[in-house]
Amino acid sequence: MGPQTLPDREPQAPAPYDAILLVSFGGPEGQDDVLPFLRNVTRGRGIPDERLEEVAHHYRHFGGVSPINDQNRALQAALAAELESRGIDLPVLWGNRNWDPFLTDAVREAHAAGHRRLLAVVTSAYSSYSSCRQYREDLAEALIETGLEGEMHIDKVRQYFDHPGFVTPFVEGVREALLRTQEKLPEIDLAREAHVLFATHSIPTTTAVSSGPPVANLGPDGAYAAQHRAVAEVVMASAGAGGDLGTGGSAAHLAAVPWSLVYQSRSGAPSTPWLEPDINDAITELAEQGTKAVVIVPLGFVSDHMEVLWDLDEEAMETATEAGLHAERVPTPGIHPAYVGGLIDLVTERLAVAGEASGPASEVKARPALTPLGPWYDVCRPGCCANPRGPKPALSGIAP
Ligand SMILES: CC1=C(CCC(=O)O)c2cc3nc(cc4[nH]c(cc5[nH]c(cc1n2)c(C)c5CCC(=O)O)c(CCC(=O)O)c4C)C(CCC(=O)O)=C3C
Ligand SMILES: [Fe+2]
Repeated sequence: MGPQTLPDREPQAPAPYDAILLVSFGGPEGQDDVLPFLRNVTRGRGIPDERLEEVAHHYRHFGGVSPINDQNRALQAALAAELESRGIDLPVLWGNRNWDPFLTDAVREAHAAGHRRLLAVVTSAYSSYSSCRQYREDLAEALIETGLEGEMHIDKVRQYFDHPGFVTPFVEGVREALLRTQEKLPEIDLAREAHVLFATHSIPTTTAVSSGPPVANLGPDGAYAAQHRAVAEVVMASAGAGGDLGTGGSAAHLAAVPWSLVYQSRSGAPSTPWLEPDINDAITELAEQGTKAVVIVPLGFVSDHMEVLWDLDEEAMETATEAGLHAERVPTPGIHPAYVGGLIDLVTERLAVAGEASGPASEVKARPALTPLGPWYDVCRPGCCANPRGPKPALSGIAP
């Protein structure tokens, strides 16, 4: 157990890229899109439309529109603005796995515009099949489908769960939510009666075990759970290390608030084990044990998409209210300047800019990481985050 058991992870030497490709999940933009979108998400698994309609009602509730596309448009614009402010002349293109604009179209358009070397930035911070390898497969498939395999090269920035740009918004959010809780409930002792719930997407336990490199040995639920636990520890320690926060006192006591890693948005057959505990069960149990307030941290997500708006803001909030708990939900990174700047730092780690003042093009830049697990691999190790349905071509990794 521990980072010393991870295999070698040499950083990639900086290389020239001619465009950034923002890669995301995609979501429907109207009621008519909802079922076709869900068929794309579940393609190859023969899930009947009646089953899909059950998930569809979350989208239907919001007019059939997922917030994720507007969030990606905002992120695309923010990334472009950040590049421009640093004097880096690179366009930011955008393509999705499951909905328009599709990756295949983005890759075709990039080629038509003369781009040949793309650097992908994925809206997923952790290691698991859905959040890492599946995107690498999507990128490979886009090149195969467009017939551009030999002509276009695509790399991807490393998983950034412990990059300061991703972690900082959560640190601020947890600190503010705990202070707000204390303000609203002055009679409670945060260290005994409050609890921070770090929530992430549940995944099948077999997929969790195979997350990260096969030999990493990071605990029973693989790299996926280990990365979340490591980030949660950093967030709690940093939230309490803020000193004077304009409240007239130190925040050190915040680090003493108990926390747990919990899961949400489970799907699939009930007979297949997925990571637990579910956030709703955890809330009910905490209430029974005398907890008075919870702070819900969407640690697994980069923006306030459907998983956050429905599963946390509707369902988990209702569970908390029914259990008599005060609950605060922390914001996702979204377009927080630290997050946007951090993503561009991840780009410049990999980017050799012609005539750059800071040194030779081959110079490897600082690769910040806040947990002992990182910095994660620029190029995924063989067998990393294996596809549970068997191997497929994937970019940005060492085969298989
Ligand atoms: C780890 C993880 C992330 C976090 C990392 C990341 O952000 O990538 C994530 C994000 C997302 N998941 C999303 C939506 C869905 N995920 C589904 C299904 C699944 N997710 C899984 C895992 C994850 N998912 C898994 C193991 C499944 C079942 C099997 C499968 O299908 O692979 C289904 C199918 C229906 C259902 O089974 O519930 C839907 C509709 C949206 C879009 C939200 C919006 O529209 O705003 C986003 C950002
Ligand atoms: Fe999902």
